[in-house]
Amino acid sequence: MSLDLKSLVRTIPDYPKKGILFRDITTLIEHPEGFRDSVERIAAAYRGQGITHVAGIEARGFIFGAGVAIALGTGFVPIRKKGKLPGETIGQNYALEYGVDTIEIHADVVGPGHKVLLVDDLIATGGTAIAAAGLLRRTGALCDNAAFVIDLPDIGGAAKLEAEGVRVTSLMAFEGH
Ligand SMILES: O=P(O)(O)OC[C@H]1O[C@H](OP(=O)(O)OP(=O)(O)O)[C@H](O)[C@@H]1O
Ligand SMILES: Nc1ncnc2[nH]cnc12
Repeated sequence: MSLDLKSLVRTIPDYPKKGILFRDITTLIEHPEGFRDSVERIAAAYRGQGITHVAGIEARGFIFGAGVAIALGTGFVPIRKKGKLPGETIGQNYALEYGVDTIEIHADVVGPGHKVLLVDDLIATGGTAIAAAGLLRRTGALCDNAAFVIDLPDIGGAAKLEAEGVRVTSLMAFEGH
C-alpha cells in the first residue's frame, strides 16, 4: 500500500501570524520513506519530458527541488531571497500570504533552449511561484511546469499560476486556509 504523505504533514495554528494554519513539512521530511516518496512522486510525473533544470525556491523549495533534480538527472537552479547570490542577478518583488519579499536568480544561469521545472513545498497565494516563473522566463528559458508538495486550493494560487500558462501538479491539498 502506498504511504499516506498527507498524514505526515503537521498543522500548526496561528503561525507565523494569528489566523494562519501553517502546514509544516518538517514532519514529512524527517520520515525517510515520506521524504523519498515525495521526491520520487514529483520526479515520476516529469520523467521523459525534456526537463533540463529544476529550480527550487529558498528555503523549503531547496529541500524537494534538489532531490527532484537528482532523481531526474538535471541541474538545480537556486532561486534565492534578496542579496544571497554572488553573481549578477535579476530579481522580482512579490506578496506572501503573510508579508512581502524579493527573490533573485543569477542572470546567466538558464536561458533559451532550457526547459525548467519549478519546485516548491507549498503554493498558497501563488505570489512566490508566479514571481519565480516570471524570473525564469525573463532569461528566455521555458518554464511551463511547476510542482508542489502541498496546494492550498481555497487561496487560489495554483489557478493563478495556471492562468499564467504554467501547468501545476501537487501531491496533496489542504482545504481551508
Ligand atoms: O504561494 P505563496 O503565498 O507565495 O506562498 C508560498 C511560499 O511561502 C513559503 O515560503 P516562505 O516565503 O515562508 O519562505 P521559507 O521557505 O524560507 O520558509 C513556501 O515555502 C512558499 O515558497
Ligand atoms: N499556510 C502555510 N503553511 C506553510 N507555509 C506557507 N506559506 C504560505 N502559506 C503557508
